[in-house]
Amino acid sequence: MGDSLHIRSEIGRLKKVMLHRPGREFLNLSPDSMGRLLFDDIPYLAAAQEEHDRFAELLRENDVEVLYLDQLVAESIASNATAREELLDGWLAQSGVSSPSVLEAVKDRLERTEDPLVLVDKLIEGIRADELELCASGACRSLADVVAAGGNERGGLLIDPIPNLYFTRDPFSIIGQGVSLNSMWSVTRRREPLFGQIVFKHHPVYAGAPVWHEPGHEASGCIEGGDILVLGPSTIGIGISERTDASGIDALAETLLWGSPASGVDRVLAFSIPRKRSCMHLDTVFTQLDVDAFLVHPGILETLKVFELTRGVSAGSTAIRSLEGMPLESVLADAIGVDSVRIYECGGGDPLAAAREQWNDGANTLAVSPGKVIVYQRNSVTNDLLYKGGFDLIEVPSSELSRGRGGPHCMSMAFEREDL
Ligand SMILES: NC(=O)NCCC[C@H](N)C(=O)O
Repeated sequence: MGDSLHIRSEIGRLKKVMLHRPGREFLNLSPDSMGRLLFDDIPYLAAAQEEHDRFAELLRENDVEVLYLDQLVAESIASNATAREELLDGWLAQSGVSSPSVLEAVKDRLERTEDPLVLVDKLIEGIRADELELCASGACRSLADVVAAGGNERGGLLIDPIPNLYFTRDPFSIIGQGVSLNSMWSVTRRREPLFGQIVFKHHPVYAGAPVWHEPGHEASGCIEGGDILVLGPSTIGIGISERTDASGIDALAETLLWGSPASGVDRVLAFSIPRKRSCMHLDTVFTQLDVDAFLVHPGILETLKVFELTRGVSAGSTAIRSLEGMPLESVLADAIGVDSVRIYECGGGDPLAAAREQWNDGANTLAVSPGKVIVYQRNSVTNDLLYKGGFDLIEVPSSELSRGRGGPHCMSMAFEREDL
């Protein structure tokens, strides 16, 4: 237990990855709810599943073992009543329903679902107001109960779905042999780390890994996994972004630099990127392709600022140095210990293509080994540039998956990579 995680780079041969196949949660998206659920459109479920299955198949064809989040959670609660109770209570506490009698009635219904996988998928799917007929069964004792049970305030939903869970990169991050259970920026995504908490606390194989960060500290800062890049065994990069703030980075850096057991991390590089939806996370604008090559959205370069965090002189303190004025190439070459790096720009120098393709995650690639990367098929300008650069590309169809605003890197949580 606890020795099954191993991530010391972004590009070492990928051995094991965790995904979530989009499910019925997409059917609970509507024009009324999609804004608060961080979608710009409603994907067509059958096509999204087909594309996602192709993504998983391509990973397997490249000798990557594919795990599914709902199955890991189901395995964690299957023979563990405490884990099942923790999952249900945690989910209900963040359900957005304030009426205790409605919550009690929902819990009662869910407790009757015996099959662990069916239960987990139901929690992800959300609950429509017309599904349970709570008032007819006597659960409504006040006007507040009637309104809550009717879903009037949520466009017909009693409890929101969790449609962003297919972006497994964000709610938890494997760094070294441990995991950061992240403090999410948005109300809707704050429900996701719970699934990781259950797995890393109770799963027969994955419980017991060191935990670098626990959720629930949003008051002292947010941190999302899309902002975390493992640049090397002792260096990680974290975006200061729309989703991750400086306090969140301070909190994680303190444990990584000073915590016990040791994480192996000596240096955290914080990259300040524009705080807007199109840029969202560091991995939306910046991913590693090879030992000495990165793909970057040119829209971040003008305002990019980099800070270096290392151990300070006194125990528990952090030394902070601004790397302002140092070219990005030099920052990265130094971070990964090579003489120089190649930087490829999303959109291949065409500003319109860069904006369009970055919006559809053209810069969000997933390396299965150095120089061999999974990309969205639709970003042809960027992909052509990478082909010309000699990279081996694995193209995933992406008409529907891209509507959630995340690409191959966002849709995968690497559990195990070979060291370089
Ligand atoms: N790492 C990533 O960039 N993940 C994509 C997250 C997309 C999701 N709709 C969100 O807004 O959080």
